[in-house]
This record gives sequence, structure tokens and C-alpha cells, in this order.
Amino acid sequence: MNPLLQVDAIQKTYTTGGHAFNALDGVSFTIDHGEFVGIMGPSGAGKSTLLNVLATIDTPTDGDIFVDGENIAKLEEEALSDFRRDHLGFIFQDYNLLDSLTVRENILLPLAVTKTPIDETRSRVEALAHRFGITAILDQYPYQISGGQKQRTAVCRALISNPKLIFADEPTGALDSKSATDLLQTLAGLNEAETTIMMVTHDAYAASFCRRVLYIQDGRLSKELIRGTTSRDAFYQTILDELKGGASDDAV
Ligand SMILES: Nc1ncnc2c1ncn2[C@@H]1O[C@H](COP(=O)(O)OP(=O)(O)OP(=O)(O)O)[C@@H](O)[C@H]1O
Repeated sequence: MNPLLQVDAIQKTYTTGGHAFNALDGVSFTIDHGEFVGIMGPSGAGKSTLLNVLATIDTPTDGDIFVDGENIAKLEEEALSDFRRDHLGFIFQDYNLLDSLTVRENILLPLAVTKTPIDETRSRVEALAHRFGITAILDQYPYQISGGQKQRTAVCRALISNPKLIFADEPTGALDSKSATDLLQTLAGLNEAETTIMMVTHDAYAASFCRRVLYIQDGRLSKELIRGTTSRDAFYQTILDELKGGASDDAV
């Protein structure tokens, strides 16, 4: 089977004041169907740039990005926004919920512009809310619920269109440690149910829930860690050791 995501020699150059800067400098990797991959690296390494380019929020200067064989780096804007809506899910640090909409309306928002029948929309929202324990707050507004509940709402919104791939950008960054652990267990559970997830994080604990961690430094991949059959605790220690030792020593 083809990889779900194939990233080929991605380059992203920013030009400011006549000076060109390579935020991504020839990044290549693949993610298979059903993987849970973490992206780590120091501040300024290029993690958000990579996520934005893969999530079709930004375009690469050069290189190709195949999702299930389709080259999304070459799609025009209209086709890109259809692709984004139909195949990708997003979870952000600051939840990105709309304050004027209820939890239910926030969750179904990605389907609002599709032709999904109303009964199906309703039953999908209810099934997801039940699965993530937020049925009781479906008619409340974001300002009435906790950070953990907001993030679970965001997870439901990310899943409502049955996306092929979920991108999470520091999803635990604004959560207390219990809510963060709940969310990470939720993501790990989703992944066990075969949802493919790519998560950018600074946090070794969050990364330890992944099956594989890619390090990025100065716009290049510098290291890959694979959890294999070790426990999450052991993988956490491996990631911490790697961070202490400097993740850039070995080229991938
Ligand atoms: N729009 C832009 N114009 C110019 N330079 C940019 C732009 N966006 C990002 N950069 C630069 O590209 C580099 C990578 O930034 P990026 O935000 O991807 O890093 P990061 O690894 O996500 O950092 P952090 O962990 O702090 O969020 C940085 O040096 C940043 O200053």
C-alpha cells in the first residue's frame, strides 16, 4: 500500500528585506496509514512551517506532498480548500472554536458547507459527543466550558468529516496536566482505532504517546525515534535522553 503522506524534498523559503531564509530545507519523509507521528525540535526549527505546508494552509516553495497519491503541492486554491475540508482534520493549541456558536454547532461546522443530510450530521455529532464524553455540554457555548472540554470539542470537530489525516499543533499546550493526559490518551485511542495523526509538540511527555517521533532542526530532519514494543514510560525516557544529548547529531 502507498504511504498516506509522502513528503518529497520540501523547501520553504521566506524572503524578507531582500534576504532569503530557508525555513524548510529539503524535508522528506513518509507517514503510513494508521501511524501516530510526533514532530519535535527547538523553537524556530520549522515545525509550524512544516505543519502549515502539509495542512495546505501554506504552500511550499519547492517539493511535492502526496496524500494517498494525490500531489497537493500542485493543487489550485479552490481544489486545495475542498481537499482540506474533505480529507484533513485539525486540532490547535488554542482550540479555534467560534465563541458565538454552541459546542454542537462548532462540531458540525466542517459539514455545514457540504451536502451532508441533516439527519446524518445530527447523528454523527451525537455519536462523537458520546464517544468523547461531552453530550451534556452540546448546547453550551465555549466560554461556559473548561479547556479540556474545549479541546474535546475540537477533537470532535476534527473527526466529523472522517478525515484521512489529523494534524495537531501543540494540542496540549493550553491544558492542565490532567486534561493534557486525557487528551493524549484520547489521541492514542483514536490512533488505535486506525486514525492517522501527525502532532507537533515541544513536550517529551506528549511525544511519548506517539509511535514515532521525527526531530527537525534548522529546517531539516535530524533524527527519528521509533517506539516499537517499548512502554510509553520507556519511550518518554528515550525522548528525554535524546533531548539532553542533542537531537541533531545523527542525520536521518
Ligand atoms: N512568515 C514568515 N516570514 C519570515 N520568516 C518566517 C515566517 N514564518 C516563520 N518564519 C521563520 O521560519 C523559521 C521557522 O519558524 P517556525 O514557526 O516554523 O518554527 P517552529 O519550529 O514552529 O518554532 P516554535 O516552536 O517557536 O513555534 C523561524 O526562523 C521563523 O522566524
